[in-house]
Amino acid sequence: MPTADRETVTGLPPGIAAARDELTPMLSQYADLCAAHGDALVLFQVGDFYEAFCEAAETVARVCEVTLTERSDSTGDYPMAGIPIDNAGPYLETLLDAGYRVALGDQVEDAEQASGLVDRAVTEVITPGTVVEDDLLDAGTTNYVAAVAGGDGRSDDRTAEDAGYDEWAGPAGCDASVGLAAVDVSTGECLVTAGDPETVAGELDRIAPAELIVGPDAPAFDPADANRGWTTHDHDPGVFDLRAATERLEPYLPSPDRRFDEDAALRAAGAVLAYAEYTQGDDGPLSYVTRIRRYDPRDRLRLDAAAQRSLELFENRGLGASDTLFDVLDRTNCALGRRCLERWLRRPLVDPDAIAGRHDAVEELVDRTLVREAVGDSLAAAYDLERLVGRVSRGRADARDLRSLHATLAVVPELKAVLSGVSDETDATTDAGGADTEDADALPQSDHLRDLRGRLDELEEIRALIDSAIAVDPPQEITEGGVIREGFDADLDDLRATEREGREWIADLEARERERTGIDSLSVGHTQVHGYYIEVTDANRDRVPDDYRRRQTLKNSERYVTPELKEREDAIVGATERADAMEYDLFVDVRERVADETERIQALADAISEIDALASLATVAVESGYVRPEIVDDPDAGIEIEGGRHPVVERSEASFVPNDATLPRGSVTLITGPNMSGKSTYMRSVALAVVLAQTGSFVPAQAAELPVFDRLFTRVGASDDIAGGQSTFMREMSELTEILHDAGPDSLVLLDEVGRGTATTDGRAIARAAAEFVHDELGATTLFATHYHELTDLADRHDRVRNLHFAATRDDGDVTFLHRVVPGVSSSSYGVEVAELAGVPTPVVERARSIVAGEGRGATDDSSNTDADTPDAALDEFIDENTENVGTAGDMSGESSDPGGEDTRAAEDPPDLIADLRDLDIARMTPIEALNTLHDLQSRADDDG
Ligand SMILES: Nc1ncnc2c1ncn2[C@@H]1O[C@H](COP(=O)(O)OP(=O)(O)OP(=O)(O)O)[C@@H](O)[C@H]1O
Repeated sequence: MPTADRETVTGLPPGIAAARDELTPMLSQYADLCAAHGDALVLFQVGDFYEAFCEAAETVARVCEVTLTERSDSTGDYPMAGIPIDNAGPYLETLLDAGYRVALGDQVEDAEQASGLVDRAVTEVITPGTVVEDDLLDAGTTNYVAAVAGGDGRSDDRTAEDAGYDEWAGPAGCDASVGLAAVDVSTGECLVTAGDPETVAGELDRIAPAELIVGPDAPAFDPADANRGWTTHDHDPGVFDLRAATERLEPYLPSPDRRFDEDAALRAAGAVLAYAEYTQGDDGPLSYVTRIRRYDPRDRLRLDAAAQRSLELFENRGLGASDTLFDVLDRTNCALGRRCLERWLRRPLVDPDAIAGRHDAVEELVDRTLVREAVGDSLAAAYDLERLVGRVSRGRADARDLRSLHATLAVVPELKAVLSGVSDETDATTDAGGADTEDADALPQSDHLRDLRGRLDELEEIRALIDSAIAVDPPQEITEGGVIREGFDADLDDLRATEREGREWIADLEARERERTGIDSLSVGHTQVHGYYIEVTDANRDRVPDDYRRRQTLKNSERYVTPELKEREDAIVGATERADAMEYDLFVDVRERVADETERIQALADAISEIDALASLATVAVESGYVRPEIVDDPDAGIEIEGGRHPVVERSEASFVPNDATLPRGSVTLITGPNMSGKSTYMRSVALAVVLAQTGSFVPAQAAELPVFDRLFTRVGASDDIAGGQSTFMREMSELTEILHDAGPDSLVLLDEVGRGTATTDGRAIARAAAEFVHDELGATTLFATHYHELTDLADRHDRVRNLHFAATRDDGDVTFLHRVVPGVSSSSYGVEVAELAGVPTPVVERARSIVAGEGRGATDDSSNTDADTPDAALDEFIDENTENVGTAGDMSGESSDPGGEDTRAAEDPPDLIADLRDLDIARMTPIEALNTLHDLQSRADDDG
């Protein structure tokens, strides 16, 4: 989403460009770096600051809220703004949040050693999708940059095995035409897939990259959720070229052209890696991107952005409880586990065996309390291995990082022992030793857990190497000594010994010289400029021995050196410098040796992350009373939930009422009931049970039998989706269109108040037609909450349509919601009572009651609805009538299908009333707001009349 403003300040600022021929060498260097990074804001190191000049300075000053100053030199005055390098993090984050890409033009030679202008180069381009700095990234999250490439599908007779696909179902003949690749540069995770534009759009929403690079021939993709949107821009189109992409991929994946069945996927992968390399300073392949995972989106439960959003998986929409499903599930102990759990929840499984594998593992951890708790305790000491190994491979890790890596590796033997049940009281006698002493009975019963335990590579050599090489509590700087442990390198120890002996010799010098000279006030000291000296006061100057050489004269004393002191000093300085340099070399060598094991460390990280995610699911299951769902692998199986609960709402509702759900496969269940009675909560509980079960989690219920769904669609009512900022009727209809096109027998569909965003007659008609279509044509298992009671007669005419409703009781005019679902049709809306509960002024409530009681008698247009005579149906009628009048008079929605209903009264109404009517946005109003507004308008009409 580059803006015009951003375009002018990335690359070469116009003010610098205009003066280019006369710039000083330093600004000329700045201009060169800017020109070479046209898509970034260049921050240029000058001493301890990163500076920007001219228009770029104005931007930095404005965005980062720093002072705009001026640099004056012989060629002119240039606006300048800078941020301190020591504390650059928060400023860089602000620039990234504002959508900028920032190129760091660092001094790449020691300013003191440089003859003339210090050499500078862009060492890193920091972009929203490729940041690697820990302080710019949230812990335990993923941060992707993605690329999309267009292109025709290529089908040939290679098998998936030839192509080396891990998960690809075999694309031969499929209509894939867009390639998508995403990399998390901080961890090295790389995902590649291909599909039709709609599938890729869904995947993009699921991956939610921070940044998207669009190939020259790729369709435009806009994020479905503006809040989680990505920055889109065009990078050098050359990186999408098939040949360039193939060459780029070769270091990562031998013979890439044989590995990708889709050119578009290959081109997207090559492009995204080219971009990632570019942002990391163009130093060649990223050695820690070791596994390029190609996958078929059809191998996961497809959960698009609308579904993720309306089910509040990761984001709370401010409706009711404040947590998300992820918050509820996240009892992980380390960043690795958290990231894994998020990945799982974004892509629930569809393979019943894989689901069962996770359920078995969770069940075992549920049953073995001590093991589960001990796993948690061990993992709490684990650092973010994925990001650590990324830094090690990039050559950015410091000694503290290596120590963190060591501390994490140290967890592994303990974790293995714990998983063998060694810490389990029942198995307390089992030997904690190596594989040969393992008791097979003590190993996890679950295949998945056993496999994960087997993948816990202890990496003993690496652990031993780090432990022997790196100081236990090393400093952050790696160039100033103190990082290598004593005993690791004999030459280094010799140098440090020389240094130490020299210092000891000097420490003893004062006493020795006092004795030799008999001068009690003689002292030995050190200054940065003159080095070591022996100081003698003027009164004792005649007692100074012959070998003292004068070094410095002070007011009342003289400073000397002796040849031996000089020699010792040189030895100390020489040894210190050589030792520091040697330590740096040794450190880099150790870091490279660790980097050589990147793949093994990443594989270990994978295993740890899954164990943590499973343990988290088990902890939640135990603490929140979830049960293992039975997965029924039968295409005709429906949903059977006994005592199901909403995992998030139950946390804030002290007395949550569990409900059953029996939904035969392909059935359409219409749910009616008063406002606030629990319809939406119920529908979401069912969908969340499906999502949880397919993620591998237990579910909040007493018992559950669930089939495996392949897609989940949600369409929630306009007023429920205002937070998304897209609650127009148009959006509602386009989401409905998507469902009606794509849902099938293996889909679960939630429709919440479809049609509410327009005039009642139209809305009701659309809702009815959609329900019929879902039932007759799609065969999708569907839950449909509606206030259109007239729809419930569908059950009389269609086999698989059923009615459920939420009951409420009225006692002395007070309404109590039971939150219990029961078969059949709701007999009342209780709209007036809800209005009263919500604090609508008493006159309005009373007036509404009298209208309901007095005016509403008569049949609705659906004569089958026997509720029509009830007072509540009369209220419905009243609201309907009045809403229709409003809709036709002002035709705000433009959707009215009732031209004949054009109200002549409109012409006679006072003009300000008409204007106010026109301004109403009915699609965004709740019934209560509508009632209030109506009352207001009516009073004004009465007054005017
Ligand atoms: N089973 C339940 N047990 C206890 N409280 C519940 C239950 N279901 C819902 N609630 C409470 O009722 C509130 C309203 O629920 P919900 O939004 O599902 O109602 P609704 O029928 O969909 O309302 P509307 O028709 O106005 O959209 C929830 O925020 C929750 O606090």
